[in-house]
Amino acid sequence: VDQPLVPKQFHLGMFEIGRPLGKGKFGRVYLARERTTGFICALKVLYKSELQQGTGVEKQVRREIEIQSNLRHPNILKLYGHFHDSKRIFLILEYAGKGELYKHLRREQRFPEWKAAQYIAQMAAALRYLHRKHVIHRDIKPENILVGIHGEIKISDFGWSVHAPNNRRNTLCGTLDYLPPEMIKSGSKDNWYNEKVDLWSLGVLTYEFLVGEAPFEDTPIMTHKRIARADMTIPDWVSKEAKDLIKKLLVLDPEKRLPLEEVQNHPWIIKHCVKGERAANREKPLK
Ligand SMILES: Cc1nn(C)cc1-c1nc2c(-c3cnn(Cc4cccc(C(=O)N5CCN(C)CC5)c4)c3)c(Cl)cnc2[nH]1
Repeated sequence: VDQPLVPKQFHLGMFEIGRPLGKGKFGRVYLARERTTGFICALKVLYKSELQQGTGVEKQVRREIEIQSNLRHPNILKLYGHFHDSKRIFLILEYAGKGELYKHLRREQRFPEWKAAQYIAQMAAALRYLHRKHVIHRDIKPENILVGIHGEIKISDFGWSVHAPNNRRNTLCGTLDYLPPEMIKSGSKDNWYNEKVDLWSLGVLTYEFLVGEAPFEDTPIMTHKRIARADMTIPDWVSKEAKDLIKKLLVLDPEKRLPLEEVQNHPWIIKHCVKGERAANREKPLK
């Protein structure tokens, strides 16, 4: 059974709290073990005082709980349950054995093509699952991806998903790098409710995995301009297949972006799927 934490009512006394795993804008995460079952999880602690500063974060947390607890996919971080006390909200999250992807990316500078392709294939599978359930993530970036013990990636942080951020201020306080043109242009916001926004971010992610920096990285003003024109250059040393995929995702017109099914069948992805990886390592001959 992959839902070992079954009881509906959780409370802090059920957990032994371990080392801090990390902290974000709105909370800290600790390694935790459920006392009776020994089940290891990550406990995210949010202080109600910090959330109640009217920045709409409380709604985001409610949305994160409502959405993520109904999702079950190997490339999406599970939210097993939540509870609160007088001062704090606790999210019981799946423990990702290899931590935050962006730290791996910074340490390795950039990923080899086979690893980037495997990650993008997993992202495409997770996004297809989300879009089939009418969930749009809207905040795909390395900081929101964790790595499981077997090296598989897990999308986390659903604070921005489904309904577009209802006030641009929140959106713009994060990095602009991943925002699609339709979300940085003023004017009609109905495109914000279109799942194609995640396709653009998938293109930005592919570029950053391979190059080590985002395609439109610049001063905020210039980033804004460059996104609006899809103005980026892909270094020559990036393979032509990878270039082709990036160019088919970073398309201004949301309707013209490569659909996820075609991302999964793209030659660059096929070439580096599990069979390809062995070939790439030239060790074990294909059976
Ligand atoms: C570290 C580590 N090393 N090893 C070997 C394993 C880990 C590990 N960490 C986690 C974590 C974890 C920890 N911190 N973080 C970062 C963090 C912590 C708290 C809040 C945030 C946050 O506010 N976010 C919102 C903004 N977006 C960009 C970002 C999200 C963000 C996640 C989780 Cl949730 C699950 N499993 C883990 N495993």
